[in-house]
Amino acid sequence: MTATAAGDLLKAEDITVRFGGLTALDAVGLDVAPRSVVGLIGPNGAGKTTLFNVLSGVLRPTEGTLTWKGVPVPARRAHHSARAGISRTFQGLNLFPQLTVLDNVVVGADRTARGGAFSLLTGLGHHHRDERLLRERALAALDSFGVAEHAHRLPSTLPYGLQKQVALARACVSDPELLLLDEPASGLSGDQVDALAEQIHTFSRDMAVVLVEHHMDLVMRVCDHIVVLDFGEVIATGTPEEIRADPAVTRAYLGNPAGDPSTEGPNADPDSGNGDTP
Ligand SMILES: Nc1ncnc2c1ncn2[C@@H]1O[C@H](COP(=O)(O)OP(=O)(O)OP(=O)(O)O)[C@@H](O)[C@H]1O
Repeated sequence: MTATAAGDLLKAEDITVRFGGLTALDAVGLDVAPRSVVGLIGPNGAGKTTLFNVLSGVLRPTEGTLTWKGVPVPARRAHHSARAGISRTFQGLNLFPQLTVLDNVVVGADRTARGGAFSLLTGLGHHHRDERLLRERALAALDSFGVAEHAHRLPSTLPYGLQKQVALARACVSDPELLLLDEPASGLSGDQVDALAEQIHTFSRDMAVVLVEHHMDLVMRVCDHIVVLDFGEVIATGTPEEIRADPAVTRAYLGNPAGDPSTEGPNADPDSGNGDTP
């Protein structure tokens, strides 16, 4: 099942992923329109992370095609997604612990640099002008996420909420057209989730956003469109209102009531892992 829209930025068609005998995704489709916010939800083991990894180019599907702005992405080149305008965050943040906050963001900015972050960080390059621009750009990104004052600290010295802002700055510094957010609300307090909702609204003025998220309140607040997976298949697509009212979705979450999308309450207890366990 796919939700079609004219002029999609990213289109995934008939994506099947098999891990040995296990079919993690079975002919899944997903369309992302420019400047839309698409939520990917489903019970544990539904295939969300697998689809996210296919969309971000780190996992090659067994079958199916990805199309970026109408052009099929060759499977072997999917990992060049950042250069194609796709950026992502990670569930575990994946900040480099030995690099300063600024250098972490410089790494994300390398899409726009001729010399690249590698040459900057290793000193092996000689594009001094690029290096300066890269650092200015990274600093501006940190500033827009409210963490510029921490530019020269190591990420581990910052509270978790600020580390998340650094990770967002790194993902956004390359001005992506599509931002993939992997459980951005996990570990955040209620106030921080409210701020994140505002940020996602702001992102969607300039870029499309796909988020995998167990925090139903956030999903329902920020998404234009939601895709629900269960056992590797798309069981529902629609607006938040449609998804809330869909009996197939409620059935999929039965036995998993804390993650039921028909409930309004936030669902992001950082101590309960991904937050949707009963
Ligand atoms: N590398 C792998 N090798 C084998 N099986 C895998 C692998 N990755 C995922 N799976 C299986 O594929 C299915 C889908 O997993 P996936 O992690 O995509 O689900 P999910 O919806 O993200 O779950 P969760 O909400 O718990 O993170 C599960 O049955 C999982 O055990």
